[in-house]
Amino acid sequence: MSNLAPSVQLNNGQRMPTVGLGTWQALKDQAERAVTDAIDIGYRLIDTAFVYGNEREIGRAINRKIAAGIIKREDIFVTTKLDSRHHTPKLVERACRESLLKLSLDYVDQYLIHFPVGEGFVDYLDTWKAMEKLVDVGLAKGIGLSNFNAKQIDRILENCRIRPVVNQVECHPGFNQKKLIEFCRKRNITIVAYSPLGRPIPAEKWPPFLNDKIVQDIAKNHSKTPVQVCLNYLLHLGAIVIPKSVNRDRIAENFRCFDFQLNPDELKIMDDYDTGERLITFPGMCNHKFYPFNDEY
Ligand SMILES: NC(=O)C1=CN([C@@H]2O[C@H](COP(=O)(O)OP(=O)(O)OC[C@H]3O[C@@H](n4cnc5c(N)ncnc54)[C@H](OP(=O)(O)O)[C@@H]3O)[C@@H](O)[C@H]2O)C=CC1
Ligand SMILES: O=C1CO[C@H](CO)[C@@H](O)[C@@H]1O
Repeated sequence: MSNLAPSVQLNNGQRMPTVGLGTWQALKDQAERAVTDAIDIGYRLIDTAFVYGNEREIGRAINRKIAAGIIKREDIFVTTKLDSRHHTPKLVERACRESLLKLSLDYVDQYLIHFPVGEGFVDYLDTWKAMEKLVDVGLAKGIGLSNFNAKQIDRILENCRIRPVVNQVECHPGFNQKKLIEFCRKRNITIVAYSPLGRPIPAEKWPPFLNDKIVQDIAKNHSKTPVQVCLNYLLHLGAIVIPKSVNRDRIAENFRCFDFQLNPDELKIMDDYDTGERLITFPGMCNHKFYPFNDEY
């Protein structure tokens, strides 16, 4: 069996691994170690963002692996994101170049608008037009969205020259996003599931879909762990998963989530954990006209 996770084809022809490493709150030295470990374990997708403050260390880890001949640049898929302070069209390329400089990369595989709300009431359609130019000049292989709702996605699609490849959103068994996944599937946009473990912080306060005996039993049936069951469920829904960890054992555990299949009864049990309630609401943005989370999806 290959040591790598399966990949999916995006609407621009790029292939994107279905399991990646999240890095929010991975502190600088932790992030470098975690990315190094992750590449050794078989991860070929790394998710970061301008605002995570760890692009430099992540770039260092990736470039060391390239220099050592362990991977080639084209073997690894790097996503980073435009932060809300840089939505003004003339700032978009500058922000992307700054991320690339920190990452020490010539291009990113995917550049996302992190959140539809930008400082200064910029319309995300104008931001999108500047994002398209990044593809034209080769700074990003693909461009996409994060935290956009269905209406906002359609508004982009009705006005774009280059289609978004993904929408990266909160997605875990407690908030499974089935409606948004289906909406995006019909438009050939892939969902990337962030906080796929429901952010089990602190570890003793695990959500029921990781903690309940019934999930532990499902895990035992497959000689897997509840975390692997949770991630496998999201893969089954058609999402790409980007669990974050800075612990080598957990990084390895999270990766081995793709090599088994839940049966229909087990899938039904996981479906029933959906509460329809978000964990992550970006409350500071909620009065803005482009705030995405007033709609159901
Ligand atoms: N686009 C956006 O707006 C957002 C994007 N993201 C992206 O998605 C990624 C993942 O989401 P995130 O919010 O970090 O939440 P996750 O659901 O990935 O949970 C991360 C937490 O779970 C712990 N953890 C990881 N693996 C295990 C395991 N096997 N067993 C027990 N605990 C575990 C981690 O601790 P430890 O490190 O100690 O293992 C960390 O505290 C982010 O890191 C970021 O890259 C996240 C939120 C918003
Ligand atoms: O991507 C991110 C991780 O989640 C945070 C919210 O809890 C966001 O602020 C940040 O943009």
